[in-house]
Amino acid sequence: MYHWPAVVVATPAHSGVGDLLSYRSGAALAAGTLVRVPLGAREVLGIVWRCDDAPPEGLAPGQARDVAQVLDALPPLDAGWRELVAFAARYYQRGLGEVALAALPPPLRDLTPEQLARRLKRPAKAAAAEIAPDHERALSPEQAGALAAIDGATAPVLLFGTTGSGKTEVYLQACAHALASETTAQVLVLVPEINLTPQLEERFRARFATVHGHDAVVSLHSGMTPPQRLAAWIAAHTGRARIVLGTRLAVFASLPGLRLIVVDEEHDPSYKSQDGARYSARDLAIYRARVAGARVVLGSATPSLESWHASEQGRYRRLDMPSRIGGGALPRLRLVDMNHQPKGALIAPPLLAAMAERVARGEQCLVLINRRGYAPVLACHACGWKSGCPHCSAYRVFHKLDRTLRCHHCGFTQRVPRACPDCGNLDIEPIGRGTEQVEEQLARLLAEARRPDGGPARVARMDADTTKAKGSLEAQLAALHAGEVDVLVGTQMIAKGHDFRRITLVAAINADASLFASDHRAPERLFALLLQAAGRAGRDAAHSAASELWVQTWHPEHKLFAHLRAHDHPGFAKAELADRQAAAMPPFAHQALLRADARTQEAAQGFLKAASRAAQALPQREAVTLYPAVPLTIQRVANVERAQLLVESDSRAALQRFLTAWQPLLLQARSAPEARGLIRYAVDVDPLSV
Ligand SMILES: Nc1ncnc2c1ncn2[C@@H]1O[C@H](COP(=O)(O)OP(=O)(O)OP(=O)(O)O)[C@@H](O)[C@H]1O
Ligand SMILES: [Zn+2]
Repeated sequence: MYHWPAVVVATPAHSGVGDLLSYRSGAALAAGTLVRVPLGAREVLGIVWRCDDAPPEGLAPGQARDVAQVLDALPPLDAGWRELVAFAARYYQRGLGEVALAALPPPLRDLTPEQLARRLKRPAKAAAAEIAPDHERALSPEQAGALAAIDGATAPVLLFGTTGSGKTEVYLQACAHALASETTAQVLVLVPEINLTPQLEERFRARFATVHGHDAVVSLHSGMTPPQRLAAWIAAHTGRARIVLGTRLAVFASLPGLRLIVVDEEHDPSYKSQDGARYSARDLAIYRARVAGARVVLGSATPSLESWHASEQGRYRRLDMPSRIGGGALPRLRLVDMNHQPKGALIAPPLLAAMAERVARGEQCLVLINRRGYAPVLACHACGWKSGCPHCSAYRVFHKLDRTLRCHHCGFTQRVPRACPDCGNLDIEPIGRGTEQVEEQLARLLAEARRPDGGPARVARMDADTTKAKGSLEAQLAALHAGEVDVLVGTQMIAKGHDFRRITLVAAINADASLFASDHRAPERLFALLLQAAGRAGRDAAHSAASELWVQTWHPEHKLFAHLRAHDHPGFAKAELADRQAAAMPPFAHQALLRADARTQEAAQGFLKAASRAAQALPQREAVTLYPAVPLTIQRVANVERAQLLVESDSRAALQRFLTAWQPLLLQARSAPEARGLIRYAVDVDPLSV
């Protein structure tokens, strides 16, 4: 007698092929079993979703194809995992096969059962180096209160702990409790960008790998090699790994013993995927914890407005840790009104003096600027030429160190021209500032400053350009921790999560652009960035009294600064949520974007218009607002024209029903005459920027 497993395979999105394909098998296969099945002329990896006793209706005898191989060396993927990927596919409007197979480590796709069995037998690699064990610390009263509340929580927890309040120690001890609850218990710890916090990974290893075995803590992120990812995934799937520490993709790790999920820096935008299934790992973590009956803790000093709102409504349980470990003060805000500074000053004189003072005391400064490169544009004042990218509607950035013009959108790079390409004028000049220029100028402006040992101030830079090489970021962070740098200039990566001990001054030198951006999330982002950046200063209580956050602005009266001065995230959140409510913006409304990429802007918008027209006939149309198609702010990237259409509803469920009903019509709109030239389209549910 035959069995008829329905198997999920990776079919391309919108291919029209169903998600579940029926095969024939001599043996009954448990749901979640990994198999290799024929698909067209190929043989592909699939996941058994269910197994029927009778062939599917309408299948002619002789049409059935057999399951080629069963990867039975691996236990099946459990029901919780399957429910998670099914939900993610549904909610983010993607194919089940696409989401489910993308959630598995890539090398699994090509392994035969024999290769896999061998892989599983291979003993885990011995630990590279002996790690000194890290012992639990005696908790502060606030930490102890938070930990007890987490242990007893039935709802998701929002751990609202100021910068330097010791959230990490709470996570560590909550993990220890979860692991102690059952011998098979597992914990998932999500972090925004694993490379940015090598310290955190070390702490988890030192605390747990020294107790539970060196493969009890594994990482999972996109920077790992495929074999490393496979090994970590298998360790998690088979229960050998007790703690998985990873970036957003790790939310899909197979964790049969999952008891606790921690989402550190939950406000970070990198939890939202920007391609494929555009999922939010933070939101999926909440869903996953519910399905698994696990606890979930979202932690941040600057919670997202979504999470804050949920905690106000009582859907999340908020725990406050307002004090810094050691009782240190938070940095004092110093606003520099640029209207009263010398014209063209990059760094206002009082700020410069304050920095020189820190250098003289052997303290460190961080200088934050949101652009890398030397200058965002190179221009000719004679004819008006600007360093536009021929392939994008954006300027190429001037990088002085290697004398290039580089497009940060498509990567197109050329040598800097000697003269204006249009008029031959030799006098072409940079406009605006980037990290390279700030580093160069600060070195010059601080030339007179002396360290306590009499040496000159050491200025360094940290951004995507200086941290490209493997290990360079770790090396630069180590140099800063070791006190080999006095002033560090960098992009927002220097503001994230680091536990620096000797920083007493943080400066944001051109934050204004975000004050008046059209994106409704811009103020939230800026406020979080500035508070997080400030949080890098004064972490050592001994130096905290003199720690300062300097912000150069042309708009010192802006209301955001009043909340910043008071380190008042609750006040800021309250005001911002009131604005959002008045404007019917998320989290008071729910949004999705239909995005289109095409050879021409007409085609991109043509597709969106056809899709919009088709939607009018849907009964679910009533509950949503469809906005007109518009080009993206950066309309063309790498010669692809981009446009989008916003869909909004005050009910999440109604928006979901509409999107599901709309999907098949999108497939048809593709072939509308005005969509000729369309390259691809995608739905982005809960987009981060519109
Ligand atoms: N109970 C404790 N006793 C002594 N030191 C502690 C304790 N808890 C935490 N610390 C130390 O306090 C410092 C700040 O803690 P941590 O880095 O966890 O802060 P955080 O809340 O994560 O801040 P941020 O949001 O800025 O990342 C660290 O150096 C940590 O080792
Ligand atoms: Zn370009």
